Amino acid sequence: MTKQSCGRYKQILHGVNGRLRPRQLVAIMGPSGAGKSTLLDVLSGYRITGVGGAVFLNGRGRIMKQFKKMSCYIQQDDRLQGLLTVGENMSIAANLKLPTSLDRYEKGEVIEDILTNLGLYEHSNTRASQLSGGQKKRLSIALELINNPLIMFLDEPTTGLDSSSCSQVVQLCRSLAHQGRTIVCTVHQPSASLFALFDQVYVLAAGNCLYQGTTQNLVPYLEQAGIPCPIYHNPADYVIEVACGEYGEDKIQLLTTKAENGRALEWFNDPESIPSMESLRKQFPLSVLRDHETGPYDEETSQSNQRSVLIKRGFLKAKRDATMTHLRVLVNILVGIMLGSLFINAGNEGSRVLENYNLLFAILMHHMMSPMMLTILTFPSEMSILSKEHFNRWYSLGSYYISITIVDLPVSIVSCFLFSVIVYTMSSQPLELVRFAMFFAISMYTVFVAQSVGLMIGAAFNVVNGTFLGPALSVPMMMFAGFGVTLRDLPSYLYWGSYVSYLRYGLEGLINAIYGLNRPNLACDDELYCHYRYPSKFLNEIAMSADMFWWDILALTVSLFVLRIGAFLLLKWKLNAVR
Ligand SMILES: Nc1ncnc2c1ncn2[C@@H]1O[C@H](COP(=O)(O)OP(=O)(O)OP(=O)(O)O)[C@@H](O)[C@H]1O
Repeated sequence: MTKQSCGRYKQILHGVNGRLRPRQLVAIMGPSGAGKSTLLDVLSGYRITGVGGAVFLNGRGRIMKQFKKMSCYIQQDDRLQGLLTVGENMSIAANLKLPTSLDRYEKGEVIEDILTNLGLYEHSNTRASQLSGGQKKRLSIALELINNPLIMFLDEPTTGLDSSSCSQVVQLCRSLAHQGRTIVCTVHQPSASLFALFDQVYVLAAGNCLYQGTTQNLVPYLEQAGIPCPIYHNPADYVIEVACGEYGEDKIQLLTTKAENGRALEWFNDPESIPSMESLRKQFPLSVLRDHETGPYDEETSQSNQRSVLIKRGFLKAKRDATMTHLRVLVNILVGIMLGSLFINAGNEGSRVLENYNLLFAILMHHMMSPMMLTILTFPSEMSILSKEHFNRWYSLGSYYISITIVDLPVSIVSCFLFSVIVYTMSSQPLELVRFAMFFAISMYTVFVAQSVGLMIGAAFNVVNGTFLGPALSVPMMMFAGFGVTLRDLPSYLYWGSYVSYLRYGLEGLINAIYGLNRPNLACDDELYCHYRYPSKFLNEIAMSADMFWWDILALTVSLFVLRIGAFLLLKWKLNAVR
């Protein structure tokens, strides 16, 4: 297994071997940086780039599609929907992972059973964000247990938990394993009592296997190797000390050779009974594989079921989301009132046309910045849940993408509509339905396009880089909008920028809505001469024509489609690139 680091390749695992037995709870142990997580990533199929070697399942080379159907991977950080209760999280998972032929009572029975077994039933109505660390971990396990996987991989399930929660989680894994599963966990430095709960241990040091066998056999193994574990010393602590090189580098070499880098099976209980690859193939003939043949989808349920469940989940989250929904609507109302007060009655005054022009640009800035930044700031945390759920085959990326697009529509439309009504009326823009409709359509398009830009940035970058890149990339968009420098005055070698900038189409569209459609001359109450009382004069001055509205709509539609498709492809790439 190699990983690219600064353009070079680094070997992390050095040809390790091993056997994972059924009905066993297996601990992968080793010092920090030994390669535990990497090994787990490889075994679970999460890591696909730079991986050499082979993983065998019942004596045959692993077929990833079938393997994923019978396994799951629970990462170290609990990637849960914090706004949903335990019961809701479970019910969404059941609707995505159990056959649609089961009715809700049958699914409810499965959920009840798992929650009771995992001691979470009493917390069914608690939101996932309010659970303790141990309860969150148990919920992560409960969610994956719904489709009863035969093999479970858990990355450091005990990290960050107190000793009683640690022992609860490991006890739980042990009983799940003894019910007929293979459960593989990475653990740092378990206490002696926790260590004893594991059936099998796999010790790694700098990418080599130092020991593989039962927990009880570790002490005799070390003794036989001439590095006896002192009495009253926790064997788990001792073997990590050895693996760290505290007793000399030669001891690591010695143990690697003794364990044959994981090939030696003599430290298992009853090693003679471990079937060879050949007898496993006989025990599990190819016809058994046929029974595990996957259905028409990569996931458990159809795309339409995935979409409807995800849309339901999205609306439930949106209803409770203080930032994405409540704050967003509130900010739109407040900013609308602020801009309306600042530019009060600027829309029908011939002497205030330039002021009104500034207002239209400020409206455009608002529609660009707030949805884009909100998406950049919130999407990366959504991305980690997406990556877990997508890897564990809850749903396809397509279903997810369609659902987030649909779920966002009502909030975006309501916020934009409230903002538009407030600003439009307070600033006394012409009270004509057609003009308002044009104004609202352009505003809505700008919001959607800005959101898609945010989605692209949020999908590709973390919050820090995204927060920098979002506004930084918006500056050229503003420059090319034709506001500070008119389109006529743009240097010819930079003119292409005005075609790329969606803000140019937004600004032109808003100007067309307010000053197009042969708008009659404006009133000029106070002044004897007001230059811009004739809309055509103003349009000529800012180098915009009054008949571009539909072209602007077309350009914004194209931008929206291109960016949405781009964001989807970027997400798809990102989901694989992190692996
Ligand atoms: N993307 C990467 N590029 C280069 N090196 C990497 C990369 N990911 C991991 N490594 C290196 O691989 C080695 C093993 O990493 P891994 O995360 O598997 O260790 P670990 O045993 O799980 O450690 P810990 O217990 O601290 O999580 C480390 O030396 C780490 O620096």
